[in-house]
Amino acid sequence: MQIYTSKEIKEADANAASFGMDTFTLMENAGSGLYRALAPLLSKRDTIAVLSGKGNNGGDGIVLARYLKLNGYKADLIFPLGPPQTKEAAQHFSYFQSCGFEAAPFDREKHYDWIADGLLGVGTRLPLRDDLAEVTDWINTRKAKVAAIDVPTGVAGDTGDADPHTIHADYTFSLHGLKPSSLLFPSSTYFGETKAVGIGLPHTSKWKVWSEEDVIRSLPERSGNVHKGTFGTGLLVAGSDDMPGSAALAAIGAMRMGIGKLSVFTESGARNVIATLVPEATYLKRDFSKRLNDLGQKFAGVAIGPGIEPDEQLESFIHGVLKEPLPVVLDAGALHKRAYPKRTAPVVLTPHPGEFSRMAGIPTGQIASDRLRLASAYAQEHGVIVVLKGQYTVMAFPDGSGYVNTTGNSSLAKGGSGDTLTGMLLANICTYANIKEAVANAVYIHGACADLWIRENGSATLTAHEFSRLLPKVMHQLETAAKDAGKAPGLGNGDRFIKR
Ligand SMILES: NC(=O)C1=CN([C@@H]2O[C@H](COP(=O)(O)OP(=O)(O)OC[C@H]3O[C@@H](n4cnc5c(N)ncnc54)[C@H](O)[C@@H]3O)[C@@H](O)[C@H]2O)[C@H](O)CC1
Ligand SMILES: [K+]
Repeated sequence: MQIYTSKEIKEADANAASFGMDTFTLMENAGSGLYRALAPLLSKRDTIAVLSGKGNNGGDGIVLARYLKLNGYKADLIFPLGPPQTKEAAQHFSYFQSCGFEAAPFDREKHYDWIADGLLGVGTRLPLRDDLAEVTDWINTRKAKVAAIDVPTGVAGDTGDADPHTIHADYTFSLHGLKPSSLLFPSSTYFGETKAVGIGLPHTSKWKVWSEEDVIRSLPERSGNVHKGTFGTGLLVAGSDDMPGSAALAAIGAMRMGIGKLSVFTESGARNVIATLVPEATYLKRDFSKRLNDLGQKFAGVAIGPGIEPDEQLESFIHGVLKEPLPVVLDAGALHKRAYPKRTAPVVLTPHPGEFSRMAGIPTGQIASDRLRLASAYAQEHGVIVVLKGQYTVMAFPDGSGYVNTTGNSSLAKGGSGDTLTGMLLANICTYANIKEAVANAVYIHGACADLWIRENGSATLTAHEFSRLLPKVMHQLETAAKDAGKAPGLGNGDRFIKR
């Protein structure tokens, strides 16, 4: 599913209008699309209130109400704030009346099985005015199922801000594509299951949700005449005498994800721990004062950071590595405020919000509600790939494009899960030809492992070394689905609904 800011939606509308596809027509498409998306959830016995505001979001509601009534549903079109004020919404209301229908009064005592929220869309300016907040409060105290049009009233389109009176939707049908607020916090908690509804415009967005179908389509071919050299040798710079486990977890992630060979550059005290858990890896005794030469010839990729305390030696080692022509993943102790040299091989940074705050000099409190824009700005400014971790991990690329991941759950909020992801990323940058797919698949599959875990286990109980047995299962399902192309394995979130 594509993601659009309000500015991009306006541009798409203006472009369509310049070819005669005007707002009236788009509103018609929106309403008929909404009807087709909503009807399968309804029964003919259900009573439905379509609450329309004065703007074009309300206009979409008017068209939806017409389709519901034309198809024999018991729908009331209600204007709790007064009649439509935009030209197109008013025209659609006239047409609604010309079909022999009338608006119904706003009766607070009447019971409805469903409420469609067409009060405000992406034209929202927060906070909600009192008369509107009174209506959203009324909706939130009903037993009815709530389907929001475009966004639940009370959130804006582009940021995670939400008014305290925001509608708690069960479903949201977003027009043309998802809005950033459906993937930001706290706004996303109001959307319910979310789906994009097409309105006849071509897709032009640089941002999308990375889906199961995308993973299946982009899994690298592993059959035929292959050997361990085919899948690259990775260098993992991780772990220390005090934190040997981080290197072990990253090494497990890399090996299970499919790297050909792995060398771990670590302190000698960590080496014994790792060797018992990952006997397949080889070891290099760590000495940051020595420059590792010809990294680009010896390795297909390098990951630096899990289980290492940042210091000057590490920093100058990283500077040396960044001069080498190979893809680099930087995590944990390797994440720092620094400038990145111009290079052709990609740099992948994997901060959680606290690390991103330090790297980018942005207060942590501002990150949750604006992570797509902030990660994208950093990626473009520094020429790096930013994997901003958390629920709905954001992957921002230097060309301004990006993906949002919807797999994963709270079981990942535990020490060690980031180390595993770094190892998985290392494997993928060594084995994929396309860096965006390498990053997105590692993030997706990491989350899918956690989703598999909570199907059978308590969400608090996941420990990162379990990835050792979760990854083979998830990979098996994906590979089977890839062979049987078109058949989704049902691991995480497909393209149909973002489930919450
Ligand atoms: N390409 C598309 O996706 C299309 C989407 N459509 C729908 O149009 C709305 C956006 O419509 P717009 O008229 O610009 O804005 P709204 O309807 O969201 O609201 C404007 C309306 O609300 C008032 N208002 C704003 N903030 C507040 C507030 N805090 N309290 C009270 N009132 C407020 C404002 O003054 C206006 O009167 C989009 O979401 C889609 O649903 C088009 O139908 C077709 C193209
Ligand atoms: K709405």
